Amino acid sequence: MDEDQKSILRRASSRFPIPPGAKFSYGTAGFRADALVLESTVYRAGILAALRSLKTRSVTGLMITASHNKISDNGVKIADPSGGMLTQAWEPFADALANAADSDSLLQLIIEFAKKESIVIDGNCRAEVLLGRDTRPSGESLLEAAKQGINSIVGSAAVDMGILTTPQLHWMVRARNKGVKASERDYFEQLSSSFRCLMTLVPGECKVKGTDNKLVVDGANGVGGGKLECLMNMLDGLVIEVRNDGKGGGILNEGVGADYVQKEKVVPQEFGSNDVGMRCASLDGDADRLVYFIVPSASSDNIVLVDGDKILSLFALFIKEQLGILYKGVHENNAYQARLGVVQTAYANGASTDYLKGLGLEVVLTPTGVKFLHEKAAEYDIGIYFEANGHGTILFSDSFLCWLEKRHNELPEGSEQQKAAVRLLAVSKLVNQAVGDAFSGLLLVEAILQNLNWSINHWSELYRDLPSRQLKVKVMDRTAVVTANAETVAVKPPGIQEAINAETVKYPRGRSFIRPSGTEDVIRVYAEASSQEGADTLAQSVAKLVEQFLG
Ligand SMILES: CC(=O)N[C@H]1[C@@H](OP(=O)(O)O)O[C@H](CO)[C@@H](O)[C@@H]1O
Ligand SMILES: [Mg+2]
Repeated sequence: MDEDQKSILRRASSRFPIPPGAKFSYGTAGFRADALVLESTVYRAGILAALRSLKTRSVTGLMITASHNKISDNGVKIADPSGGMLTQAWEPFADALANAADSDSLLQLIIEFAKKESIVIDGNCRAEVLLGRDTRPSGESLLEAAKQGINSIVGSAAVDMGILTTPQLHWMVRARNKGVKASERDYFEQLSSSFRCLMTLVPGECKVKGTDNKLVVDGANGVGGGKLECLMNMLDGLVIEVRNDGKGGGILNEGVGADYVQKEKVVPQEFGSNDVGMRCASLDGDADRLVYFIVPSASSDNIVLVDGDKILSLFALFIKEQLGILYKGVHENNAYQARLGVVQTAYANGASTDYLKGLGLEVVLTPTGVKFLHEKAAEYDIGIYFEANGHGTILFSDSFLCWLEKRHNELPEGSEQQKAAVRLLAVSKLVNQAVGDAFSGLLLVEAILQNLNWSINHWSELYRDLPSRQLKVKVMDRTAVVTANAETVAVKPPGIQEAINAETVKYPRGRSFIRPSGTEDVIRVYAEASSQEGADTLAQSVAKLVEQFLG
């Protein structure tokens, strides 16, 4: 690194001092904190994104958002060249950068890391970082800090893509590196045209009448609502009414949004008795999560939740059915044996796992956090992953898609088999291959319901959720809990798992586990049982055990 570069870094970084006493960690979903303390972190994340771009000789991304967290918070995460999350191998460096005490130690860290990773910072090799932010008021100044971080690495270009959903930014990074068109318009085009393709294949007897094609969407007063309004103008066969689009004075994520709806299981603001029986959906603050719900009666605030597990089940069922049609009559030796896999976490409702296994599907669990689910799903030809909270997607392997294209061209025009191939190809284009995307998920749900001629009630009754309860326990040191087997077993502190087991066996269909949160300073407790009362008491008993063991 030459002296000019060093002095640029020293000068720029001294304008973004780290707040006294602050400690940042690149957690389950990047850095998150009160927006007021984040400038130095975002500046440094800009440096990180530029270095990652130099290292990979590809475009990377930087997104400023705190998703479902409150409006005064913000956050920053890096998109790798694949469009996925930053490689886990760089997370320790991200932590070290964010916590470097001053300009000199920051510079030292960068020099050492660049040496270790053989990154040449000489201005000859160009880095490019796409920037996006959600609608939070703090986003504008934080974006400026990110730009300065990127510009502190000589030869780097920061490209401001404007206000975006998180999945849009990830999609753009992936598209840029694949050398295909990558604007917001291209994103909307790809989603709407693949949706249209799926809708043209809806069997004649399933074509919807009247208002059955209407969906009401809660936009969480975030970026998703307005973007969905742009997208819906490009769709046929589906009428979307967006509420909580952020233009009506409501506050981001307050009493609205996918996280609120999934955790509290009550109607979001602006929804009520007029919506009884309607198909409703909620996005989260940056539109990478999606849940559906029904308002069952005018007299209560309760909802029937159709969560990420049910979205996953609908997708798995549809894809399995299409594969069945595609392979009909084909001798096993002549067909590409597509490996279909389903990935969940321990938070998946036990009834969903039973249902999926009952369909004959391979189901695996990973630890919480989409980076783990995504990685596992990528091992399959078709890997479907979802967290119960509504974040997930479907990944297709290149080799399977290549075979599918070829097979599609060989099949008789207009045959059922060819239609199945067209549907699967359309799904692979509709569904965001970079990260979970509420818009992809929503359009795929809608297309599948219409293809199967199912109401939301029918879908919701695929299986009955086991009653469950989640609690949070504040402890002195949450790192004292260490888990194994995809977080289903606590191996530390010693004896706690045996005590949890002794409680759990008291309840029919009882299941419970604990884990330290990766985004909050708490231990999370999950319990399910055959009755709500059972799930509640089990969760409370386990929470007490956590207090006893960890105080
Ligand atoms: C139980 C739960 O919903 N956990 C969430 C939450 O992680 P925690 O590590 O549990 O705080 O935030 C993550 C990031 O959004 C999300 O991936 C995850 O599913
Ligand atoms: Mg989100």
